[in-house]
Parts: sequence; C-alpha cells; structure tokens
Amino acid sequence: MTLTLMDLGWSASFEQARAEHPGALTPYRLTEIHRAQMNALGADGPVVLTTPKFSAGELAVGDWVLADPEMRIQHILERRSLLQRRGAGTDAHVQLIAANVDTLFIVTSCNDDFNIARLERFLALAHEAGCYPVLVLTKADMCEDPREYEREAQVLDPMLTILTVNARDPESAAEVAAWCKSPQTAAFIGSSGVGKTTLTNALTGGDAATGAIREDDARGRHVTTARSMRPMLKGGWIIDMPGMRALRLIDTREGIDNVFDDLAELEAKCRFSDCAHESEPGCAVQAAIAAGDLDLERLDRWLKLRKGEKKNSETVAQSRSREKKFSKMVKGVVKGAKHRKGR
Ligand SMILES: Nc1nc2c(ncn2[C@@H]2O[C@H](COP(=O)(O)OP(=O)(O)OP(=O)(O)O)[C@@H](O)[C@H]2O)c(=O)[nH]1
Ligand SMILES: [Zn+2]
Repeated sequence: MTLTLMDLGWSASFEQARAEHPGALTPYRLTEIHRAQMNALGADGPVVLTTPKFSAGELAVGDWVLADPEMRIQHILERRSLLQRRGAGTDAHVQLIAANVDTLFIVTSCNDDFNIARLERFLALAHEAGCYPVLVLTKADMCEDPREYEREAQVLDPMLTILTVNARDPESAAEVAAWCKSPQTAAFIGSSGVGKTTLTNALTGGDAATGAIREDDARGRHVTTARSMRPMLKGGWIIDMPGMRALRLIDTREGIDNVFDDLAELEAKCRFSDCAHESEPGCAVQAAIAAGDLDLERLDRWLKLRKGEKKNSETVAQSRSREKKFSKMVKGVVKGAKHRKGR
C-alpha cells in the first residue's frame, strides 16, 4: 500500500509552512531519530535523511521536515504540537519527545497507580504541548467499582474524555482507537505497568518491544528510550514514548494554569502580583480557603507543581545561557587565532 502525505498527517497548515521555503524540497515525516541519520516516510515511501544543519536533539519523532534532493534535512516545519521535558538525572537539557501528536492518551490503572497529582501533571503537559488529552483507565476488569475512579478523575475537568477499559480486550482497544482516527497521531503516557504496551500492540498489531534500545537511566535502571512512529491497523499513527515515566515539566506554566484554571483566576485577584498565597494580606486564594470554597490539598498540589516546573525551567534556561556564553567564547578564541594566523 502506498501512502499519501495526507495519510501521514499532512494538512493545510503544513502546506502553508512549506510554501515559505521555495526550491526543490520534499516533505517527509520523521519516524525514528538517530544520531547521524533519521528514518522518515514520504509520498515515495521510507527514506533515510541526513542532518548536516541540525543536531539530533533539535528533531523529534513526528516532525515534518523538508529535504533537498541529496536527502539532507533543510527545514523543520512549524509543529502543531510538541511534547518535551527536562532530561533525566542531573541533565539540564530540554528533550524533545514527540512532535505533531494529536491525541495524548494518559494511561493509569484502576488501582494504586491512580494518582490525582500525576494526572494533573500529565494534563498540564498535554495542554502545553497542544495535544488533545484522553484519560484511559485500564484494569477495569480487575476492579470492583471502576466508576469511582472515573468520578474522581472527572472532578479534574468535567469535559475530560475518560475511557474505562480492559487493555487486554480487543473491544476495549477499539474504543481507544476510535479517539485517534486516520490520519491522526497518538501517543501513550503513564507509569510502568499500566498497559501502554498492551494497548499499543492491540492498536498496531505489532510487538512494541522490538527494536527498542535499552539504556541506563539516572538510577541505573534499564529503561527503553527509543522512540518511533508506527502505523495503526486502521490508519493513523502511534508514537512510542518509552521511558516517559519520570516526567520533569519545563515551560509548562500555561499548561498548569489551564488544569488549575480556577486557581489561576483567583490568583489574578490577589493584591500583590507576586503573592505566594501563604500569609500575604489581600490574598484571594487564602480567602477562598477560609471561605471553604477551595480544597487545601488541591492548592498544595498546584503550588508544588508550579514550584517544580519553575525550578526545572530555570535550570534549563541557566544551562542554555552558560552554553551560549561558552560557545561565544570559543568562537571568539577561534576567530582570534585565525586573525593572528592571517597576519
Ligand atoms: N487484566 C488486565 N491486565 C492488564 C490490563 N492492562 C495491562 N494489563 C497487564 O499488565 C501488565 C503490564 O502491561 P504493559 O502493557 O506491559 O504495561 P506498560 O504500561 O507498557 O508498562 P511499561 O512497558 O513498563 O511502561 C501486562 O501483564 C498486561 O497484560 C488490563 O486492562 N487488564
Ligand atoms: Zn495570593
């Protein structure tokens, strides 16, 4: 079967972005990122692209790129959505996780894995990235009253789409697939063991474990880190995002405020614009707590999430500026050396 660009998720907005780059350039969608070369799909099938102009870290699986006749990536087209996080361990870099994901399936199980703070974090990520979030509650078959989990999750957002499934049941998998129809792109996120692989396999008919690269993470555990874009059985795409358990949010302030919109609204009414909502006079948040209008635990989760996000974003920004200064200095030294040679 040959694929058209449309089957790959091409749309009017990408066509517009492409028009800004005249010349003999062809669009491709990246399916795998490697250090020196990228696997991609285009209207003429699978290809291998090189990236003399970009480092591997600047590209994400799911990206639309324009390549020249020598198969070199010349441009990355503006992304419709972008999932990113701060690297694991002491790494202060931004990691691009996946681009142009339409639906982000947030997976948790109807058991101890279910954790409101974690769901809020994933929802903030989805909002910030520009993906449509769908909550998938797995292992409903092993739980007495899955409705209880549904009810608790729905409190987060009355409009949130929630699917309660048994990931091992093909009918359930079909229900999940219905939320990401051809030619859209989906990704699964959630803790280990919640059923992401089971669902991915059901939707793609393949074995997600094949071809994965195992690396040591910060704690010396083995994690699967290879990301790839694969076709679903009924059209549409899945981007595998193994190793997405430790999620350190960066630049997600808006996403967080979206999940906690009531608190963000309240905050705007505080007397001081930098109110910490602790004991400041004229704090609208504390006033709501005092009036019994606001759940103290929810306030704690909001403050904690924002604090962590701020710290990660600052660390990344600092290391960016350090690197910029360093590369400027190196350039200066090289220039100086050339200058001296020339004389
Ligand atoms: N009964 C039941 N078992 C499930 C369900 N979802 C997943 N499982 C089982 O739970 C185990 C873990 O599922 P996986 O699909 O490997 O979980 P994962 O999220 O991919 O885990 P990682 O690969 O570690 O991130 C497997 O044995 C699955 O068969 C479900 O809805 N019901
Ligand atoms: Zn306040």
